[in-house]
Amino acid sequence: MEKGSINVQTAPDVPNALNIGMTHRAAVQPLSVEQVHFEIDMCIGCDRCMRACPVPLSSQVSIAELNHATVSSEVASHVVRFTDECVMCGSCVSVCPVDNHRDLLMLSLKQRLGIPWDGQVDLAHVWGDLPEGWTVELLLQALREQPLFQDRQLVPDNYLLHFIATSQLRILTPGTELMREGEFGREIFFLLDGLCEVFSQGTDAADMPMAILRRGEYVGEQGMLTGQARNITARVQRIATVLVVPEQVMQRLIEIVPAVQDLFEQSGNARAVVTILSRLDLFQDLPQEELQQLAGQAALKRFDRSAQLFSEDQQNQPERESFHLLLDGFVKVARKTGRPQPPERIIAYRQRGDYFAGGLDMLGDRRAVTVTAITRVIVAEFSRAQLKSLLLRYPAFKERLQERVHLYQEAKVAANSAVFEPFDPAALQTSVANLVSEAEARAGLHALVDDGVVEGTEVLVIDLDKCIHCNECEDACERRHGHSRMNREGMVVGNISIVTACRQCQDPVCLLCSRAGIGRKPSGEVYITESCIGCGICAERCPYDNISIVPLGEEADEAVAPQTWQRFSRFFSKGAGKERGRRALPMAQSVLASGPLQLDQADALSEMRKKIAIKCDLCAGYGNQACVQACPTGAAFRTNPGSFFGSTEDILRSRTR
Ligand SMILES: Nc1ncnc2c1ncn2[C@@H]1O[C@@H]2COP(=O)(O)O[C@H]2[C@H]1O
Repeated sequence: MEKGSINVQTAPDVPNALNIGMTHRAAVQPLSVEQVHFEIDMCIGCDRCMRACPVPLSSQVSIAELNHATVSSEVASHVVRFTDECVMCGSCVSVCPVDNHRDLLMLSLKQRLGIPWDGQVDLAHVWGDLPEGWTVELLLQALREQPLFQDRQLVPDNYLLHFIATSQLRILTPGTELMREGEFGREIFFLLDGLCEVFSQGTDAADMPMAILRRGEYVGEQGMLTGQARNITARVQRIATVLVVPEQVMQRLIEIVPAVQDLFEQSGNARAVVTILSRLDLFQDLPQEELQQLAGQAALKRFDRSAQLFSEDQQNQPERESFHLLLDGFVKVARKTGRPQPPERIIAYRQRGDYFAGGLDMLGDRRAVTVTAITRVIVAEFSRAQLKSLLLRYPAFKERLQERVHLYQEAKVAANSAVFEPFDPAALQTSVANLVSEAEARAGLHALVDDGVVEGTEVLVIDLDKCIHCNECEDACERRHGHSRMNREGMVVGNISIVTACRQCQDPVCLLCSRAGIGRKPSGEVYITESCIGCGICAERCPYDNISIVPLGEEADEAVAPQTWQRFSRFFSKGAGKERGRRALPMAQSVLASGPLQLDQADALSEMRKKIAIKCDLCAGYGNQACVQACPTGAAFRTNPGSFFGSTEDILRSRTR
């Protein structure tokens, strides 16, 4: 390894360096210079932090080198790289015998070294792969035609060179599909030359042309920003040169230059609204120009899980007559009971296409409600004037809106029935058996929603009437993958047990990995990639505890996972019996190679990897699912929660009958 060093003369003013790769620790505060020196003085050099560190390169850096770099102006180049690769997972903190905050010491080093993209760019492989007629200068020029990159002060050439070096340039022939509606993907495609047509499947399944894209435009930002399936199909119309940018590269640019995100959202939001509106029954038949105008004026708001969109406590807020349309996600509509138990009464669940007049439940009784995001949610807000103008000019639109309100008012009867009402102890005396089952049903059904089961695209369930508790499902999983990725005991609703295993969420928050260690196939399976280092950030993000971290090498059971990559592959494919691994490592290649956006480290990483995340990926790469295949009574099966339990509204309504 090259051991040259760079000289860090002064502490540069790099506020952004604090944010890079840090969305999981947004509130972190750096140490003061005195605290840094104090902690370095305290360090006894035992090396436990480096041994606990999941970053493969940590095995090449000694604690003495790291301490020296942290308090001096000399930083060896391999320490620079290690500092860049540190993901701030905090694994080093709990093992420190003197309670040092090694993660914060790393943060101070990151801050001093500045933004990694300021450094030299290795363009060797770019030159090697350049299509005929293209030079790096031409590439830069073509990228500058993108509105996102027009400001050289914000996005200097060097950042764009890093951007190019970590992306892929492709020449695509007419007819090639860049993306297909309904498939999952998080790359972004920058059109440098040629033409692309985008269309959506209309309500009658016919192609609905949406736009023709030309050089200077891009597609794919919505998949990246929302995690949802692609909302249109994009196909090359005239031979096209496209820069395919992996999500992590785009995220890094956004972290370094936050203004890029604003531009990205502004231009992306309007077309997202058009696309979503043109699919909603309510807006059918409205001309495209009308939708475009509406979208241009809409204010878009994003809410994280558990955030409140409206609350009954906000008197007349938001403005009662503004129209709030749920563009994406899933919310819970509730009203406070004023009692300690239960504190709220759930009125309904609402999803994409549903709407509110300000903070009122327009679809129920038009009174104020508390609305909480169950998944990440996007809301478009339109003014009363905008809506009124549509109602006046489009009688069919008005009629549909009225029909919808009517429909929901009917549903209100169900909403007031036992499933939603607070538990009534007086009634218990009249019919114990019935009420207990009502209470159970209520608890179970709300749990289905609150526990995010309805968010899954594939849920493993066990029919308890058929299950003989032989544990074959878990054993088969362990035989195939070396470690069981499921726990058959999970939430029980009626006679169904919802197994603790990844549900391949519609909006998987685990996917925000700066190393591309977790990915999603176009068909929706979320899988651990060969770039995973087992830092545990995805496991922390998973709201359902469905990702585990297993140590490899010395820490792991020698028989299971000895030290090298070759043994690591065995770890994943070891087995016995019919599920024995037949194929190579069941981790697909990510677009990026291993490491944080470095293209040349795959082999080195394989040798040095210390830990790995494991999760159910529906047995990607196998012809069947081990758990389902192994069940002797057919009790275990995979299902789409929407089709199995019905939509959330259906579930809740049907149980009231
Ligand atoms: N109305 C539209 N006009 C042009 N492009 C669109 C429109 N709607 C969506 N897109 C783009 O098509 C992409 C499909 O994949 P994404 O949903 O990731 O992101 C989407 C946008 O980039």
